Amino acid sequence: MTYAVKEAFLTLQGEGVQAGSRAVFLRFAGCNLWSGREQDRAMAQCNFCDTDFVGTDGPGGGKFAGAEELAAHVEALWGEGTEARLVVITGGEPMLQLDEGLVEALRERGFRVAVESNGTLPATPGIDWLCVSPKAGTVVVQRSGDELKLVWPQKGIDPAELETWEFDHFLVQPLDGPNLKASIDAAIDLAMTRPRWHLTLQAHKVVGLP
Ligand SMILES: C[S@@+](CC[C@H](N)C(=O)[O-])C[C@H]1O[C@@H](n2cnc3c(N)ncnc32)[C@H](O)[C@@H]1O
Ligand SMILES: Nc1nc2[nH]cc(C(=O)O)c2c(=O)[nH]1
Ligand code: SF4
Ligand SMILES: [Mg+2]
Repeated sequence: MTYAVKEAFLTLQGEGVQAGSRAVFLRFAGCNLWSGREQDRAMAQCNFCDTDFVGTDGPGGGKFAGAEELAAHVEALWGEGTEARLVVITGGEPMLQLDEGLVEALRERGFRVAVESNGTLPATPGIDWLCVSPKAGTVVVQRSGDELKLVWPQKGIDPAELETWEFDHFLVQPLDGPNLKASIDAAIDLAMTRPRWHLTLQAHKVVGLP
């Protein structure tokens, strides 16, 4: 298995229940809901993406020949110390590339493996922390996990229906873009109206971390 990695870097997790945690981010190239090209955005199944996941040219990116090579790269980015090792695997859509061999290679190096997925592909076994973020108009097959992170507002998604899915945490994250202020108000309104939903903000953007 070779892996196409857009970028990999050490930062703090900015989103969700684990926000504030030191983590190596491993961003896989490619997504099944958008090509990543601006000219395709309006027609894409997911059209609000805030991320460049095209190619392998980012910091810490590249093509990796196997799970051991990539896990060693993640370990080097973590640096000294074996305590509280955390890797967040994202993208793009990580389930296009993440296999059990890579999950195991990271766990053998002492990492807790967290994953951010759009839920349209089944989750790879062995993940320690699964975040699913549903996109309107797509079929979400992965309806269980640790946190469900709803980017809001999204026409065509009913939070009450999502509440029937099997997640430990229900999070609402304001849709970033030209109407961020209105998104924040809508997210606050959801959390105030339906108390199972907790507001999460993209803290890395506030403090200027990648
Ligand atoms: C770039 S995605 C990559 C992982 C996966 N493809 C997914 O969509 O969950 C990482 C996280 O950012 C969220 N996200 C993407 N664009 C966003 C935006 N404009 N505002 C708020 N969150 C956004 C996604 O919903 C997801 O939770
Ligand atoms: N700091 C930081 N936290 C994040 N949490 C989820 C992210 C993502 O792009 O998947 C992300 C990201 O890009 N940066
Ligand atoms: S599914 Fe995730 S990576 Fe793909 S376009 Fe949407 S937010 Fe971006
Ligand atoms: Mg991001």
